[in-house]
Amino acid sequence: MNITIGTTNKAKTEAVEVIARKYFDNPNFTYVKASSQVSDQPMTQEETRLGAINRSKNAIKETGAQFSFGLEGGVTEIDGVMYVCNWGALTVSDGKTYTAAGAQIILPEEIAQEIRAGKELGPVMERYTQRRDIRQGAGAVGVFTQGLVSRQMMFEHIVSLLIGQYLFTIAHD
Ligand SMILES: O=P(O)(O)OP(=O)(O)OP(=O)(O)OC[C@H]1O[C@@H](n2cnc3c(O)ncnc32)[C@H](O)[C@@H]1O
Ligand SMILES: [Mg+2]
Repeated sequence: MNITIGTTNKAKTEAVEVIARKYFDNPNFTYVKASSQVSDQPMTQEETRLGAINRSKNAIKETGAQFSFGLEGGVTEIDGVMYVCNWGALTVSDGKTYTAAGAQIILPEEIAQEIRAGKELGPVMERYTQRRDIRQGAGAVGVFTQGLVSRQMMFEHIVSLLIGQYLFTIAHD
């Protein structure tokens, strides 16, 4: 079973591996830095979702795997409050693409202001926490939930939603 993941970010690759191992026999994982074809800092749900879809489609084109996962993070605003938002896509070699979204939490206003000014959350988080590579580990979600929910855990939930929808479809075909 060949499974490709459209990134090398650890929080995402570990999430796919942990969940896919539960439901697929002998999975063999490959990673490609697939293009999301959206901005580095997606600013809406629509853009973030599209980034996930593009990553999974571009990665499957490159590798010819049976299953391809694209995971994308972004931000969204509701009533002037900025939330991190996360989307995932699973493209299957038959051409079907499944999508699902994950948890959303509020970003502190001082961080939201920097994002609105055009900065990317990754470097902003590194400055805020004085730690490097947060995005591959706890992520903003881990930092602002006091470690209760890591970025990997959040992506694991999305991957479960994607694989679950695929399993539902093949069970009812
Ligand atoms: O290598 P890739 O796969 O691109 O991994 P990435 O960490 O850059 O991740 P994304 O491009 O998917 O998304 C960046 C977005 O992820 C969200 N995010 C959440 N926690 C983050 C963190 O600690 N650092 C950076 N981005 C984070 C945030 O909404 C950013 O806009
Ligand atoms: Mg990125």
